[in-house]
Amino acid sequence: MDYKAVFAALEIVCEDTVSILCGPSDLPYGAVATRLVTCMRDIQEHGRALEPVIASFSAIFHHYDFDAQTPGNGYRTLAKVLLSCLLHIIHKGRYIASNYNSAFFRAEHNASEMEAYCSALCQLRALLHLAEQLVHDNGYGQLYSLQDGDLSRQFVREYSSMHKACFYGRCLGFQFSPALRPFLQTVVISMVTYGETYSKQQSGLGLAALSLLTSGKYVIDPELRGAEFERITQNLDMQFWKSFWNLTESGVLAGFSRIASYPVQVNFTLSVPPVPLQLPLASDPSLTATVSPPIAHWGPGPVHMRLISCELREGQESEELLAYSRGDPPTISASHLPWVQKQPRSPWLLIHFHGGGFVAQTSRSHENYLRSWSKALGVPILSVDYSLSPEAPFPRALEECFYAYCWALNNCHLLGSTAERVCLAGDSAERNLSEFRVPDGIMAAYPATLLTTDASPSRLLTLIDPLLPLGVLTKCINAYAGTCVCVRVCPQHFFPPRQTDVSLAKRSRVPFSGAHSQTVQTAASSGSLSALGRDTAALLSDLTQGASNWIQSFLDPMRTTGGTRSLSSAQRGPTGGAARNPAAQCGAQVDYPEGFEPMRSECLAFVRPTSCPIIRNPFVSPLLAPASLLRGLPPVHIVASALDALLDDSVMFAKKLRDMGQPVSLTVVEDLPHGFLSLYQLAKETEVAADICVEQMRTIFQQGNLRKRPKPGETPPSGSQSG
Ligand SMILES: CCCCCCCC/C=C\CCCCCCCC(=O)O[C@H]1CC[C@@]2(C)C(=CC[C@H]3[C@@H]4CC[C@H]([C@H](C)CCCC(C)C)[C@@]4(C)CC[C@@H]32)C1
Repeated sequence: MDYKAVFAALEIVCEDTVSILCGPSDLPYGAVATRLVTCMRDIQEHGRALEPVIASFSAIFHHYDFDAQTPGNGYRTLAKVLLSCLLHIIHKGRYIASNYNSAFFRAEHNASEMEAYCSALCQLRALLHLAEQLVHDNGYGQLYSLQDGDLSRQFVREYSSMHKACFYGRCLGFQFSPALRPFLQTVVISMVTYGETYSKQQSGLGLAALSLLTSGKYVIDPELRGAEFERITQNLDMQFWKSFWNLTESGVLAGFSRIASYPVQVNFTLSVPPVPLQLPLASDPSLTATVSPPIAHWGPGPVHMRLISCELREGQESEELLAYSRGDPPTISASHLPWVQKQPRSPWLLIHFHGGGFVAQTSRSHENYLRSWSKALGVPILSVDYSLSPEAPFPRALEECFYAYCWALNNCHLLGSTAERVCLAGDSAERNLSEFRVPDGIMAAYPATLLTTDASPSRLLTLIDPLLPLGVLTKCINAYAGTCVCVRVCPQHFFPPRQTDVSLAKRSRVPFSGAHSQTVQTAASSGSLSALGRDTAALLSDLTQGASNWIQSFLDPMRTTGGTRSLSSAQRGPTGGAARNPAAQCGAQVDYPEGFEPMRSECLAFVRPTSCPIIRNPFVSPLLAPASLLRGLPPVHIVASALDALLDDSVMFAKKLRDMGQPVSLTVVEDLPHGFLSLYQLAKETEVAADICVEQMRTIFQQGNLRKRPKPGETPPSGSQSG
C-alpha cells in the first residue's frame, strides 16, 4: 500500500469535509457539524504527525522480515493497521462530504462513526510511538528486547491505563478481512452479554430472556458495548474466560458446528489409563525404553484424546480400541453398516494439540477443521485433550501430550495407521506443547513461542485485538505458569535428549519428576443445567444479533435523545484524547511528542505479568530454548497471520531455527485474526489460510520419505527448507 497516497488523500478529505461543514447549509446540524469539524481537524493533525513516522518504519521494516519472500513482522503490521484505519476514515469522510447536504444524511450517526475512528487513530498513534521506542531500544533485526525488562514493564503499565473501548465498538475489527467483521461483532456482543449475565444466578429460560434483552442493548449501542468489553477484559477473572471460550464445547453450538462440518466415519474420545509404556528405540528397535505416565501435581491419571478419521480404517473398530472409548457412544457404530468399506491402515498419522490459551477448550471445539483435515489428507487424527490450567498448570499438559504421543506410536495399529510418517500439528498455545519430541515434522499455526511479557511491535496489538486482549493473555499465562511454589522443576528434565536417545529411557521413567507433586483441587464443575442455560442464552443472543444488526443504523439517531455515550469534542483533550483522569496520571510514563497524549481509560486494567521463572523455561517459551535443545527438531512449518498479536513470536522463532540451520518455513497470511483455523468456515480468506496449513502437513508427510533423520549429535543439512 502506498502510504504517501493515503496521507495525501486524507489531507484532501479533511480539507474538503471541513469546508463543506463550515459552508452554508439549510440543515439544522449545528452541534453535530461542530463535532465533525473538530473531529476532522484532530484527524488531520494526527495524519500530519504520523506520515513521517510511517515513512521511517517503511524504510526499516524489511530488516525484521524472515526473508525477502516472506514480508511480515510487527512493524509492518502496525503500519498496515494504521493505514487501514486511515482508509476507513477517508471512505467515511468522502461519504460525509458528498452526502452532507442530502435530506437523508444521518448526521448523528456519521459524527459518532467519525469520532470513533478518530479515537482509534489517536490510540494507534500512541502505539506507533511505543513501537518507535522499540526500534531504538532493540538490537538490529530483533523484534523483542529480551534483556531489558524495564521497557516491557513500561508498556504493560501504559497498556493498563490506555483507553481501548473504541476498538470494540464501532471500529471493531476494522483491521481484519471485512467478511469476518459481522462474526467478530457477534462474538463481542455475545461476550459482553455473557459477561453481564454470568454473575446472575439464573438458569434456563430466565437466563435466555435476560440475555436476549441484554444483547439488544449492546447491539444498538456500540459505545456501550465497547466500554463494557473494555471493563470485562480488564476485570473479569479466569473462570469467566474459561467459561466463555468453552461455549463452543457443549450443547447447541457444538451441535451446529458439527452439522456444518464434514461428516466423518470415526469420531470418538478415548481415555488412556496411566500405565508405563515400552517404546522401541529408534537406534535399535530391539531395545525398548520405559515412558512413565504423567504425574505432575496430582500423580498418575488417565490421558484423554479424540480420534477423528474421515474413513473407517483397519483397527479403528477393534474391541481393543473401543475398550478405551470414553463417555459418548463411539460414532463408529454407524460404520458397522455393511456398505461402509473398511480402508487399510494409512501410512500417516497426525497428532494434534489444540489451542485455547492453556485454559479452555478441548478437541471438540476444534473438530470442524480437524474433520476437514482428515478428509483432505486422508489421515487419522489423534487430538490430545490435555488437562487445562489453572487446575493443571505446567508441566501437566506437557507430560500428557508427551505420553499421548508415545501411546499413539505404540498403538498406531489401533488408530488406523502404520505411523510410517507422523506429523505433529498445533495451533496457538499448543504449538509449544508439541516442542519436545521429534516426529517427521511439525505444523504450527500462529504459535505462542514466548510467554514472557516482553514487548514486541506485534504484541502492541493486544491493545486492539478483540480475541486476545493483553489483560486476558496475562491471565492465561499466570494460570499456566501456576504459583512458583507449586511446581519446582529439575533443570535436566527440561533438556531431555531426543526420545530416540537411550538415556531418555532411564530418565523418562518419571518424566518431569523434579516437579513437586501437589494436589490441586479441580474447580467444581458448574451444574450442567446452568451450563445448558448459558449455551442457549448465548445462542439466542447470536440469533438476535443478526436480525437486529440492520436496525442499528436506523436506531442511531434515537440514541441522541437517549444521551449518547460517545465522547463529545468538548470532553476530548487537545488532540482528540479523552479528558484526563486519575488513571492517566498513573499511566503516563512515556514521553509522547509535544502536545500529544493518548486517551486514558476510566479504570486501570489489572494486568499482572507473572514473575515466575517457569515462563522462561524452554518448554514454555521455546524462543528462549538453547540451540542444543532445538537442534533435534524435525522440519517446522509455521503459518502465522500478519494481524496476529503473536506474529513476532513466529517470525523470531522461524529466524532462530533458520539461523541454526534447522529446516523451517514461515508463511504469513494477511488480514486474519489469531485462531483463524477455528473460523475456517466463515470466509474464503480463512479457508485459504487453513488450506495452507493442510499443504504444509502434506509436505511433511510426503517429504518424510526423503528426509534423512540426523543421528544424535549430527548437524542437519543447513537451511534445507527455509523460506
Ligand atoms: C504491551 C506490550 C506487552 C505485550 C505482552 C504480551 C504478552 C503475551 C505473550 C504471550 C501470550 C501467549 C499466551 C497464550 C496465547 C493463547 C492463544 C490462544 O490459544 O488463543 C485462543 C484462545 C481461544 C480463542 C480466543 C482463540 C481463537 C478463536 C476463539 C473462538 C472463536 C469463536 C469462539 C466463541 C466462543 C464462539 C461463540 C459464538 C457466539 C455465541 C456467537 C471463540 C471466541 C472462543 C475463544 C477462541 C484463540
